[in-house]
Amino acid sequence: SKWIDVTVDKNHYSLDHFVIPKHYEQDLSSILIPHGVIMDRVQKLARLIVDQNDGPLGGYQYASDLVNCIKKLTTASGHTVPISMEFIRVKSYENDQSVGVNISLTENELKDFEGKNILIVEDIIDTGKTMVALLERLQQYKPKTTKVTSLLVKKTDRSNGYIPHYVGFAIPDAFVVGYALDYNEHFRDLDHICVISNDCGVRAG
Ligand SMILES: Oc1ncnc2c1N=NC2
Ligand SMILES: [Mg+2]
Repeated sequence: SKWIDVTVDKNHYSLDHFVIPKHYEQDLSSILIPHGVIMDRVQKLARLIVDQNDGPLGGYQYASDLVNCIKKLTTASGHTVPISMEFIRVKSYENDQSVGVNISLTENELKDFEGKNILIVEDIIDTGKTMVALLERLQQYKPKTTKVTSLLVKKTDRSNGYIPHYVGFAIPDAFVVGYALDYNEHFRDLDHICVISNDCGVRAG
């Protein structure tokens, strides 16, 4: 299938089997996806993206690892893929009429998307609400193509059903941290994607 399906019972590794920063040991219950597996999957996603896009191509850990892989690859016709990156912050807001997004780009930067091939790189898709609102907003600027890749997609009934073009792993509806996924800015320096332990006071999902 198009992504690696991860379930807690099938895919969790004991914390004893990998290196975990000491200061996080009490906060984690298991490792869901070890860093090495993430990196190998990112390499495959880069290969798929390069094979399926001929033009130039934007979560910072996944984004930077993905771009580093893409830079090493050439297309079937032997060309490298020129890439310019914009790190954007997107906040979705909801009022009674619609869901909108605030994008941390100026109008001029957005106008620059016209005629371009856009690749949106996300670390995790949860409800899909923000991504759908962002895609609608970006259409106003007439990009040539808009594709989305997300390292993780959560299997949750809160989802609006949105599925990106390139997905790394489909994960259970649990709160995960690591590989730049944070909980209140913690865990950004954790390489593996882990399930947070219950006594860490996080509501699941
Ligand atoms: O599991 C998660 N972990 C970190 N950040 C987010 C998550 N789901 N939506 C945002
Ligand atoms: Mg994100």
